[in-house]
Amino acid sequence: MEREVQRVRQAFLSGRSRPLRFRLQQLEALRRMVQEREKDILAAIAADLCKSELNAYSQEVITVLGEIDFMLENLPEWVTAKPVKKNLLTMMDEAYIQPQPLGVVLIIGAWNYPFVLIIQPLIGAIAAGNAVIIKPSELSENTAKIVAKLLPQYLDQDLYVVINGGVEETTELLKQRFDHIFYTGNTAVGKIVMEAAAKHLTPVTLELGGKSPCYIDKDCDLDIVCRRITWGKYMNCGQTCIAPDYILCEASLQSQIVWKIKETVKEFYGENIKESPDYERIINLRHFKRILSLLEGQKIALGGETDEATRYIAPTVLTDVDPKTKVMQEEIFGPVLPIVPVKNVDEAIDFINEREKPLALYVFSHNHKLIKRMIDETSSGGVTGNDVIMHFTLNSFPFGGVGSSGMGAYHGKHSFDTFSHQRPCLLKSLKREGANKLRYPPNSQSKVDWGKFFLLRRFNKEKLGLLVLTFLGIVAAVLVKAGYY
Ligand SMILES: NC(=O)C1=CN([C@@H]2O[C@H](COP(=O)(O)OP(=O)(O)OC[C@H]3O[C@@H](n4cnc5c(N)ncnc54)[C@H](O)[C@@H]3O)[C@@H](O)[C@H]2O)C=CC1
Ligand SMILES: CCCCCCCCCCCCC/C=C/C(=O)O
Repeated sequence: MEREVQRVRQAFLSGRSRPLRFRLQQLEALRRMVQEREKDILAAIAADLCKSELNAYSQEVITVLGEIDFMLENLPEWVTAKPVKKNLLTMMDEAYIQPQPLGVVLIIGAWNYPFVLIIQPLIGAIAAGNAVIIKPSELSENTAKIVAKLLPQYLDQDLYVVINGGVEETTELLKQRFDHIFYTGNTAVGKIVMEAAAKHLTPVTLELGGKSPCYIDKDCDLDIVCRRITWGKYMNCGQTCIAPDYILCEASLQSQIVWKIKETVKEFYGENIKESPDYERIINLRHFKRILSLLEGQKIALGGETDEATRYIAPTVLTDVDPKTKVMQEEIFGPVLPIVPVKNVDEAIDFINEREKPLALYVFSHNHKLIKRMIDETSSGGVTGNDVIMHFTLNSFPFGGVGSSGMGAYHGKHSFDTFSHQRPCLLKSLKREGANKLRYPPNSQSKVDWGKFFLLRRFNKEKLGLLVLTFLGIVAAVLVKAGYY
């Protein structure tokens, strides 16, 4: 492991990942890989999650292709140094921020969207000029294998390396020194990752999970609301980090919601859900049993049918759920949707704020003010009003959690920034020493007064202010040089 990381570091130190042309060329090669090997990639995702290839394409491949195109379009602008505002003491100098690659980045992916969750951060890391080690989830082994096979055929083999393995290999990998670790997965392992990173003072991005609430106001169109929630909740069999985890609403709405979700389930998946190409399965037996245990003692208003042999769990809705029960204590990550009755929006806000900060929050209402109030008075990684999941698709948004749902963010420019160091560069001349005397010992009250004037004084009209300051700077420099201070 150590040698492998060393090899990648040597490749980074060669400097070849840095030029813009190289980054663009690698991103284009990655796009070619996705396009040319689409069938293999889709087959692997489909095998891992019993997912139709059409769904694998729309949920994972579209996002990846969109992200690559967005990077190719914008990268030339992002990599350029940005001049910054100067003060009088640096007026004649060159001051700019130069984004620079961090070095060797480790990306650890989760199994639930096994392709996009490693390739999307990889795109950002390449765009920012880094070398990368990718550790796909061992639970989605088909995708892990295909990624390990394909990447070296298209990308620089020493700069971008896939290491496959389970807990043992990841533990070993985490002992190595990286310049950034980007982890997607559960919160418990997130803590392990952060602890390992701390040993080397390595910064981390943690894309974690949590219970994402969904508040339904009585002033809304329940048909549309339930259709959108049904889509986001049962997509990928509920194994989506930003899936609505539970519903908060007034008790009187429950029966209508159940009825409308039932109708929508029929519309989406047909009479025989097991036969539907659009309905996935639980990733493994451990998760299957974990989800079943969440149903114990609950009022099942819809679904509840299961089949261990195929790890099938029907789209399920629970009503009158007691917040103290197990289903409300952990992230469900399966097709089970509890409804917790609340009296009104105030109680819903308190309910959300009494718990860990979620990765996503969803609010449904015709009342725009109510949605705004929810946004103002709660905290979550992201929010969508009157829909679910869709904020993930907007690459102008930073995607990430807050508090226990994660730290840091990515997608689009936010990925580029996550994997870059914003380096402040100040380039002075060895001439004009007279002006510098103001800050050299011996100090004096008049030097401090001039310093205060130049550094603290604000002028409203920017250009005019700058001209005045420049003039005063020259006067000060002349005076200092002539020995008046
Ligand atoms: N915020 C986000 O973007 C996303 C968050 N998630 C969250 O991820 C969770 C589901 O994923 P998991 O079941 O955690 O996926 P997982 O079991 O695939 O684990 C994630 C990664 O952690 C590694 N890992 C597991 N145990 C480890 C250990 N003891 N030491 C070091 N590394 C270890 C695995 O090898 C894997 O690469 C959910 O909580 C979900 O909400 C999932 C997708 C997206
Ligand atoms: C045919 C129309 C396609 C519409 C695209 C809908 C976008 C689906 C986004 C799926 C989310 C995938 C990654 C999420 C990861 C996670 O949250 O766990």
